[in-house]
Amino acid sequence: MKIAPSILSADFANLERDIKVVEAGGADYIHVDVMDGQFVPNITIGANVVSAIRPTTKLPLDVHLMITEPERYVEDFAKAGADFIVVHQESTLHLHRVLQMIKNAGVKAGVVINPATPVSAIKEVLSMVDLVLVMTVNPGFGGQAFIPSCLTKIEELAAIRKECGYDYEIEVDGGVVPETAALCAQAGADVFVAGSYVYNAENPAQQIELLKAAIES
Ligand SMILES: O=C(CO)[C@@H](O)[C@H](O)COP(=O)(O)O
Ligand SMILES: [Co+2]
Repeated sequence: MKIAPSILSADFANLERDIKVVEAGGADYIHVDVMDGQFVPNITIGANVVSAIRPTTKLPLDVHLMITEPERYVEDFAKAGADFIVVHQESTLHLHRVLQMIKNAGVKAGVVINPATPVSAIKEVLSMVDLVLVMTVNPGFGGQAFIPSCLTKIEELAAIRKECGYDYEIEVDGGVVPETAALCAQAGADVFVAGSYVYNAENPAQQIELLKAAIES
């Protein structure tokens, strides 16, 4: 089980401090939410910021691209030091090509589906990805409520992985708190993104501990 704090809820004026705090607190990945104001109704950060935070941590950077036609920026994020580049099925007409571009750049490739997108929409690429991200809220903002109907998609992905011998990680993102993390773990999730639960608290390290305890239980 891995915890990936989302720096979307960190203090953007103190990103280095907020990354180091979760690294010391037992985080496994740093989740970076990239939004373009087109694919989602919010704008966050670009490859320059990924480049700037790269030297601040040894943890893998899990870069979640919420941008239209991500193929235009794969190279930039790879050069910036992303360890995972995760693209939305809904954001491109050429999903297979984008995933291939990510792999050719030497970066782990992930695919993500929105709450309204079924697992069948990514069936053809499951054999080539290192990570599948199941959005458990609609993308665009932190602090939204978990959508329980997404749980069956986690179960489905875990069953396909077992049946076909694939080795992707199953990640969940949105509304992750101890109660919902436990449900996702039960369904078969391996990586838990948490933004507001970790950062909108006095002690982010303690929040990570609480999430881990809930998942293990
Ligand atoms: O990708 C996204 C939002 O689109 C996320 O990674 C959020 O940052 C999760 O925030 P919380 O729901 O955990 O507050
Ligand atoms: Co995200």
